[in-house]
Amino acid sequence: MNGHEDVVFVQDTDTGLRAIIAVHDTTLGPALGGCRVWPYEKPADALTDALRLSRGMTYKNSLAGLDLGGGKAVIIADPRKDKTPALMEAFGRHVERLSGTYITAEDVGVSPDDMETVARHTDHVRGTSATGLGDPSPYTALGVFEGIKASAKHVFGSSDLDGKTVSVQGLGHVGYDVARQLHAAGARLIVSDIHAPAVLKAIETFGATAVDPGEAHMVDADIFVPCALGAGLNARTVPHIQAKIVAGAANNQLETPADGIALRKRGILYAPDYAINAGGVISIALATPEGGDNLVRQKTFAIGDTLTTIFERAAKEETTPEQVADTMAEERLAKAKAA
Ligand SMILES: NC(=O)C1=CN([C@@H]2O[C@H](COP(=O)(O)OP(=O)(O)OC[C@H]3O[C@@H](n4cnc5c(N)ncnc54)[C@H](O)[C@@H]3O)[C@@H](O)[C@H]2O)C=CC1
Ligand SMILES: O=C(O)CCC(=O)C(=O)O
Repeated sequence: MNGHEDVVFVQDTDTGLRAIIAVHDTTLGPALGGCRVWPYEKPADALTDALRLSRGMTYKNSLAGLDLGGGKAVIIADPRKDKTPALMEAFGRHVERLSGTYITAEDVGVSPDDMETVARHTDHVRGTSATGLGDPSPYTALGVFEGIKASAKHVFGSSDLDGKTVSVQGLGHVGYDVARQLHAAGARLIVSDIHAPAVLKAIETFGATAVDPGEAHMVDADIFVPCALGAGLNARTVPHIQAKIVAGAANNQLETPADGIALRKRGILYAPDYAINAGGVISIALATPEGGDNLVRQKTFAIGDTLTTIFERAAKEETTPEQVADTMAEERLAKAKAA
């Protein structure tokens, strides 16, 4: 199981809650990672997602220099139909049982209001106004925007996005805010989402062009920004990507390491997902009930510099950016383990 420390299967018959809480590694501190609500077809798909997402959080928190380990929770439910306060309260009770080994927050299908509900039953929750700056998504979006600019500088020689065509896949809490910043910077937007109202809003507000979500990667664009679910970069999609850069918020974008190698072979720069999307967890880790917005913004802006370091090292070592990011994260973990 990729070296996980603990994987808990949760069932609550009163509310119908079925969830998995995966604690990957607590070397650097308690395992922090959001909770995803998604209607997985099979329980095995939920387990795979929980294991991959929690491992990603260990690497994300390590690379971002945070004193936090990696964990993640998934609830098997449709966020638009099945998510009730009772369900989220039951989840909160199960988080509490882990006594702080796992700290939860928002992820796909979960809003700040849901986390307020979870917080009725456990203190091991972040991303609420009582624990800090509230919704982490705007900080994630800020970091992704900085990461896109750093990627553009590396590939095009300038971070100016005016006139660039950008395909944004997924217009949720993070994707919509990234689209807003891209529009403000003068980029031409191509957008897609399985939720039609979000697409209509982006067309009306940003003058965006819409495409089918399954075609977002293959449109004629300079930059592809995946902000939906994971594994979108795979053997079926990579050969069709037109963009020179892939830089987005989605966790676990590469289905397998081979897909990152395929991107490099095609001359496409990939911004490692857990490096570019760390703004949210930075906001969660560094904010206090009194605030901390300035420090969080400063650290989130630094995501651009981290990516530049990663890109330059990858070019020098003739490897992929994600290989460099993994090495950097693992070096810090090894040092902490040895101490
Ligand atoms: N919210 C945060 O602060 C962070 C989010 N992330 C990652 O960023 C991604 C987006 O997260 P959020 O915006 O918070 O989630 P969200 O639930 O607010 O939005 C996800 C959006 O993707 C859409 N979507 C789902 N499947 C799709 C598909 N096949 N094609 C196109 N659109 C699709 C949904 O309809 C929804 O609008 C996720 O992968 C999440 O794990 C990563 C770091 C932090
Ligand atoms: O920013 C968040 O939503 C919490 C951290 C997390 O789960 C993530 O970065 O994927």
